[in-house]
Amino acid sequence: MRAVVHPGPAHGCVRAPSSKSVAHRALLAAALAEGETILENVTPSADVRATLAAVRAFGAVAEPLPGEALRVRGVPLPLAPRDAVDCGESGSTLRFLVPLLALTGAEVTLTGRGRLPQRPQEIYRALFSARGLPFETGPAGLRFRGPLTAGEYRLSGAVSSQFITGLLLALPLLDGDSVLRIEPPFESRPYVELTLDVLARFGVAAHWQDGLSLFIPGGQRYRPVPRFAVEGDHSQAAFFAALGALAGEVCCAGLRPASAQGDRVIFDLLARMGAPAAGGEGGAPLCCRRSPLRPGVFDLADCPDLGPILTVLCCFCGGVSRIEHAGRLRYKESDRIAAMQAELAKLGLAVRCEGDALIVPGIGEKACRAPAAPLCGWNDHRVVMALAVAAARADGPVTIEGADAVEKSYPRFFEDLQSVGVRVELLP
Ligand SMILES: O=C(O)C1=C[C@@H](OP(=O)(O)O)[C@@H](O)[C@H](O)C1
Ligand SMILES: C=C(OP(=O)(O)O)C(=O)O
Repeated sequence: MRAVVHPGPAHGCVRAPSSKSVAHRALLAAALAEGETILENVTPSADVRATLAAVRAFGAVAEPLPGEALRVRGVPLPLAPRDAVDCGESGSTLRFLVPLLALTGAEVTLTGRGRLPQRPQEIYRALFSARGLPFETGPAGLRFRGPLTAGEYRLSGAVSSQFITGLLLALPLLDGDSVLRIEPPFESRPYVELTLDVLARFGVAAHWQDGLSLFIPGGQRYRPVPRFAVEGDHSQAAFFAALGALAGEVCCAGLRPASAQGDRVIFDLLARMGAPAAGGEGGAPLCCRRSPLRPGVFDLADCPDLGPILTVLCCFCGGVSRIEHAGRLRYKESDRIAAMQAELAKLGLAVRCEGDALIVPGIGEKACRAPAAPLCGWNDHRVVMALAVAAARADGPVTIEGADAVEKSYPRFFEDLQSVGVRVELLP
C-alpha cells in the first residue's frame, strides 16, 4: 500500500492505541497465571497478535471479547509447543519467549520474517552455550533447548533490554533464586522497569540490588488479575504530539500520567524544543501546538523508539541538533539511521552521522521539499509514521511506499492522521 500525504494543518484529538510493550508483557503474564484474567484495551497490532498466537501455542486459552478485550486462562508453566512458533516481525515476542519456552526442556523452534532473523540474538546464544545448551540460528529459524537453571546470569546492557525482560519473565518460575548482572552501558532501562511494573501487578517480585543487579526469588507463580486495562502507548502518541508541534494543534488522549513507559519523555523533549504540552491533569489529553522549535542535544539511550520522530522534529528546529546514543537504531525493523538519512534526504533534509550520534541541521519554519518520486517506508512502521508527520510540513503531496508497515504496531495510524485533518490517500 502507498500513502499520499498532503501537507496542511492538523487539528484534533487522537486516542493513543494501547501500549504494545505493556500488552506483550501482560499477555505473557496472564498466560502464565492459573485462573482468569480479563485484558482490556488490547490493540490488535501484528506484533501483539504474534504474542497472542504464541501464548496459545504454549497452552494458555485466550478468547476475544467485544471491545478489544481478551479473556485469558493461563497455565502455571509453559507447555512445549507442538510446532514452530511464528514471531512475525516482533523482536519483543521472540526475545520474551526464548527463556520462557526454554523452561519446557523441549526443543523449540521460533520463526520470523522481515528483518527479525537478522536482529541480534548473541546474548542468548552466549548464555545457552555457557550452560551447554543448544542454540542455533539458521534458515529454518531459531532452535534451542533448555532447561535454563536458576543462578547468576551476566549479560551486556548495551544490545537490547529485551534479553533482560525475557529472563525476568521466566526465572521467577524456577525453584532457586537468580541474579541478573547487567554489564554497562545499560540502555533502554525504562523497558526493564516496565517489566518489573507488570510482573508486580501479576504478583511476581524481583528487585534491584544495585543499579545493575536484579535479584529474582525463585519458586514464584503468576497470579491472575481480574481486570487489567492496557494503558495508552506513549511511543505512538509521540507521532501525534510531534504533528501538533509541527503543523497545528493535536491532543493525545488515553495516556496514563504515572506510566512507567520511557517514551513519555517525548513531552519533556518537546518542552525543551519550545513546544510544551498543555493539559494532562489527571489523565486529561495532552495538547501540543505549532511553535518555532529550538535545537538541542538529545539522548536516545533510554528511548530508542523515539529515534525516527525525534529526527523529524530536529529537521524543523531553527539550528543544528545532536541526537546521541542512536547506534542501536541500526538493529530494529530496519537500519533506522540509514532509512531516515535516505528518506529525509529526498525531502531536502540532511542528516549526518558521527559515530553513534546524528547531527541534524534544521530548516526552521520553512517547508521541506516534496519529491516527485515516492519515499520508501523500509518495511518499518516507525519510519513510515515519522515520514508521514514530516510530510505534513512539505511544499506538496508526499507519497510513501510500504505504508502498510504500520500494521506492526498501529493499524489505525492513517485513519487517526485523517481524523486530525491531514488529507491522506491510501492506494493499493
Ligand atoms: O521491551 C520492549 O517492549 C521494547 C524494548 C526496546 O527494545 P531495546 O531494548 O532493544 O531497545 C524497544 O525498542 C522495543 O520497541 C520494545
Ligand atoms: C523495535 C520495535 O519492536 P520489536 O523490537 O519488538 O520488534 C519497535 O516497535 O520499534
